[in-house]
Amino acid sequence: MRIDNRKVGLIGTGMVGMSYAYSMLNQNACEELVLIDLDKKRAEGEAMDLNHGLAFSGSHMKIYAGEYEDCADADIVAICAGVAQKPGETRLDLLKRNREVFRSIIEPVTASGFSGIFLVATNPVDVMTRVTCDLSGFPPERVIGTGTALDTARLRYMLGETLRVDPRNIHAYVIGEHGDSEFVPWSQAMFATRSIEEIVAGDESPIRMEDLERISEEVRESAYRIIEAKRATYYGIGMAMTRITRALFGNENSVLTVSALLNGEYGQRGVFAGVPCILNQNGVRRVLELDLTDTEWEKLAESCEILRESYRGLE
Ligand SMILES: NC(=O)C1=CN([C@@H]2O[C@H](COP(=O)(O)OP(=O)(O)OC[C@H]3O[C@@H](n4cnc5c(N)ncnc54)[C@H](O)[C@@H]3O)[C@@H](O)[C@H]2O)C=CC1
Ligand SMILES: CC(=O)C(=O)O
Repeated sequence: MRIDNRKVGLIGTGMVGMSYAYSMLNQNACEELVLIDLDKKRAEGEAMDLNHGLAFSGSHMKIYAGEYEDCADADIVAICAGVAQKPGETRLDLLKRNREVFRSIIEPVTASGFSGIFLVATNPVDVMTRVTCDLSGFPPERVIGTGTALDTARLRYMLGETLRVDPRNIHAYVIGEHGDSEFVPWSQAMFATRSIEEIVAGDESPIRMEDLERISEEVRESAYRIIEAKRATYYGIGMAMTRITRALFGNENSVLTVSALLNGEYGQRGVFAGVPCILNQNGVRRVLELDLTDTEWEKLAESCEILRESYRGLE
């Protein structure tokens, strides 16, 4: 991965794709960004719109609408193309339609000679990440889904609000499917160096374990509530994608809950799911194994089984 001319190929210039692009521009997170969409006119319009904001940013980013061949020398190809949920639909309802979309994308991207890292946001993201790995033939450490990165950010925000502390000092994760079977392993949640379970058990605590369960429910329901209110969610995921991109470009070795291939970790094999991973310029350096309780271990196994079944449904 180069650090002198960091290049991203962005496929899908809809709400999610352009929120990512806008956030990348504002954080000056790469030098070159090529926008690709089935709707070429839209990609061209988006490139013009972003370029017209460049003079107000500290960035010299090169932004243009392009073709799949432009991915040849990209370091990251981010995929946000496909259909999104309508009110009442689950993420898994989108699977077959988005697999067809991915067939039309992954083949020309790999044919371009692209040899970087895939970053997938399209839903259902865990299964679409597995589909990307299959179709591209890339090593799994270079195929990353956004997984539960956004859910984890939602959790930290809500916990921060409830405990009235800075979310950046909260170390807690949402793991499993980015979807209805995701969950929070509370045994692993910390505020600074203190266990959140211990904090809520204390006599002085303003909140109890039931409040934590309500928060994890609210995190799980967030996408449904936002889609009901404004038809789609996009700013949060755009920022989550930028955070992941920065961890890769910066060779940060940061821990983020992305969708990665489990290869024996948590007793699971051959499934992509949201788990804390160390990310650096080579992609997923390592999946971190949390010290889960028996119940949390079972919940993760159930969530992985749902993802396996959905994938089998494609065959
Ligand atoms: N992973 C996550 O946490 C989140 C994922 N999403 C997902 O992101 C995806 C995109 O959502 P939105 O941007 O809201 O949808 P959108 O409808 O605004 O944009 C989709 C874009 O994909 C393009 N497209 C469709 N088929 C294509 C193809 N074959 N080749 C190239 N481009 C193609 C469309 O022209 C459109 O510009 C959805 O699957 C959605 O569920 C949304 C929010 C959060
Ligand atoms: C739509 C979606 O996946 C989310 O906002 O979590």
